[in-house]
Amino acid sequence: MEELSAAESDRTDDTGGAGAVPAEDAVIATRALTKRYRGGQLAVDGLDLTVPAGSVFGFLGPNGSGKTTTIRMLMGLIEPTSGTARVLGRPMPRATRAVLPQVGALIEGPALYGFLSGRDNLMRYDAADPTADPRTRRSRVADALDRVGLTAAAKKAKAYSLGMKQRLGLAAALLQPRRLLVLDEPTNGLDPQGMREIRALVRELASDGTTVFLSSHLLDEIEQVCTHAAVMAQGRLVVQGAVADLAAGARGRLVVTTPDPGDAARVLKEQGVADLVVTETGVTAEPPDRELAELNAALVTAGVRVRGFGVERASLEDAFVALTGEGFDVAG
Ligand SMILES: Nc1ncnc2c1ncn2[C@@H]1O[C@H](COP(=O)(O)OP(=O)(O)OP(=O)(O)O)[C@@H](O)[C@H]1O
Repeated sequence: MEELSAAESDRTDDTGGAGAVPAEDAVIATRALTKRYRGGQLAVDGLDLTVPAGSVFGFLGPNGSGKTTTIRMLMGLIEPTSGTARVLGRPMPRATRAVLPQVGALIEGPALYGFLSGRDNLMRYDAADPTADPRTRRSRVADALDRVGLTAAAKKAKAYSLGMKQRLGLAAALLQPRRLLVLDEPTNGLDPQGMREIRALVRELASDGTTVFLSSHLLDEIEQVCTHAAVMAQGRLVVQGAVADLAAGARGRLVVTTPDPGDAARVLKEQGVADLVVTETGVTAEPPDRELAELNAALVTAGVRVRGFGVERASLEDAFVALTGEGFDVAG
């Protein structure tokens, strides 16, 4: 059958640098995965992705960078042009029927019957799943609705907002215990409160041991909820690894808060500090390699009123800029 061969199970990820995990511990592992659409568009180009078990893995990239195409290949919905994809240790799309019952997926918005209520949509969805126990259906549906906070479950689905549809889709993914959840832009269409709720839910699911793979074009969302991340640009992998390691690879910024930003910038320049940016509230700069207390003293001695002084931790965005030399442009 499609079990890992000895050669394959020995293989380790050597592409990710930080956070590399052996292939046998990976819930998702792709090698040189490539998709060229019929029109000639190279949507995914030689992707080596390794998603460790138990991680909340953020799949990040601007619109059009190939995230949805990758997810569709992982779920066996489309065939790769070349390369391989393994999900829960099994090759896709060959093992789709064995793998999918263990995976909860929310991809491109759920397909809904508009004339049915949210609850009845879930009842029907569950009834179409041959592995679902009909005796527990009603209570599992109620639990799933409760978990995603969908209070208007009796309303017809055609009256749902996009955010409510997203929640219903998530509830469908949660009808059964899953080893892996694959969520394509799960906070799409949600207001800030809804986004917070989904993030809390993702954390809760992860703490139960479920691996969560979620795509997003929002850097700060990934930073807030994910343990690991991969960054895509134009169909290619830019970097992957533990979020803490990715951000640590980039240097933070020296931030001086002061009502005298012009004077502060002048003094910092005299002190040899580089990459000065004057803002409304002060000055930011590349953190110098020397003692920070000396720098602070130089500012104070020069009469600059220092209200705040310190180095801010690098964000994932800083790491992305450092890696690609460009800003993270959502419009792609
Ligand atoms: N069915 C298709 N036929 C031809 N080209 C496609 C098809 N689907 C996607 N593409 C193209 O492949 C590239 C990657 O698209 P994809 O949807 O995978 O990116 P994405 O990162 O998921 O972006 P988005 O967040 O906008 O969905 C894009 O240039 C897109 O236009």
